[in-house]
Amino acid sequence: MSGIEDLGDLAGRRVLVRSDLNVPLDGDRITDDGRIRASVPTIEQLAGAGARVVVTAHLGRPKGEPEAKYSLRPVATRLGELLGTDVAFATDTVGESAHAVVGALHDGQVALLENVRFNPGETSKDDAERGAFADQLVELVGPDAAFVSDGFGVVHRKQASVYDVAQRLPHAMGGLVAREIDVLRQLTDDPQRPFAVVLGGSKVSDKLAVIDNLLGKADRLLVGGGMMFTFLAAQGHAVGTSLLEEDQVETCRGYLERAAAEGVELLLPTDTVVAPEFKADAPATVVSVEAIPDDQMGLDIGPQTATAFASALTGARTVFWNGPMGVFEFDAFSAGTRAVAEALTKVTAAGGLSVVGGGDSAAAVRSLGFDEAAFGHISTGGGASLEFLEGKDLPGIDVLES
Ligand SMILES: Nc1ncnc2c1ncn2[C@@H]1O[C@H](COP(=O)(O)OP(=O)(O)OP(=O)(O)O)[C@@H](O)[C@H]1O
Ligand SMILES: O=C(O)[C@H](O)COP(=O)(O)O
Repeated sequence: MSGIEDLGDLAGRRVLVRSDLNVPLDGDRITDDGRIRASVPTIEQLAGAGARVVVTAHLGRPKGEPEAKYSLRPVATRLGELLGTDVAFATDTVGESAHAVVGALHDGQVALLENVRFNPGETSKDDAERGAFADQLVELVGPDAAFVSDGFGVVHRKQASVYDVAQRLPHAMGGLVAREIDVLRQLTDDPQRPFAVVLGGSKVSDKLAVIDNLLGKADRLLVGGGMMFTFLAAQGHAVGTSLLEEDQVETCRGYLERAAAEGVELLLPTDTVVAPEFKADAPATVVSVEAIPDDQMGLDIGPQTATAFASALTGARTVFWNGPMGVFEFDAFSAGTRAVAEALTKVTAAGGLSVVGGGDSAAAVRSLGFDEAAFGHISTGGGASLEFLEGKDLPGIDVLES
């Protein structure tokens, strides 16, 4: 697969780069800039080669139209600080502002386009609609431009700026994607066993589906975070007002049966920290999963579960973790995530391989004060690294091969 060096002389040429700049925000304050920092080397490499660099990225999940809270403007400012140069920000993606900003770029300069998901064509399931939007992106940079795919966190998405543009422009894989794949291959090519996977987070419906494949690969599967409640419901527990995917309860019941039949240990929480509302200062109470009050929601795994998860991980030689165990952004609900992070550092210290994947998971280990070096690898991709682990074809990678 070709890398940036295979694109030839880039001086004076426009290069469209798809990065994953989907960072956590508190208002317009970036609470963890890990994904921006991870994207800098490729952008610097291109600018250093004299390219006119046009970065495109998404933030959150807007519904195909502009929404102020999902603007990439704060990201443009931070990117400029990290690059040590001004980053021109276009207030739209393929409109007047984008054309003006891109048209004014000089060699070695960098621009960031507004959230690509403000355009319905980006995420459309309809090939023609997505293709039409990709055509607009190509028109923006011109037919002589090149495309560099460097957003590892989105390579599992068949979206216009990830997939369709690569079909329309000479393309290359960025260094971030190449490095991620190199490291994650250690998990798929004969991992040392026991191999444990820890899942949590809030993208429940996305990530429940990966369990089907992971049951055939991991020796131990630990489930916490928002997705635990659909499993608890499958075990017959009431889950109060916790995150619940009602239409997935049967599927989870099937996973529980399959795990038992195939000898895969599927560990679920036995206690949880509940609160009456989703707030930092909501009163937190530890309850057994058999006694979740109807009017309360589970926002973390409980202390008994944290201890059980930590000891299940201690003996593992390979661990992959995606998705916080609770709402780690609020102190009262961060203990479960801290316990799992701590357990991964012990796996590393004992010579095993520990990998943390996902925007918020990576942000969690940093904000809880862990040293990044205590983990084998911190991946920028959550859903993407999980799908890679499953052995699934990733559209954003496959398209670069064709
Ligand atoms: N019990 C819970 N209820 C509600 N939200 C939860 C719960 N547990 C964890 N979360 C939230 O999950 C969010 C992260 O989930 P997510 O699935 O997006 O993980 P991620 O590491 O960012 O992966 P990806 O990169 O795929 O998005 C955090 O903001 C956290 O507060
Ligand atoms: O946070 C992520 O995992 C990536 O930025 C992809 O975001 P998405 O799940 O909204 O496609």
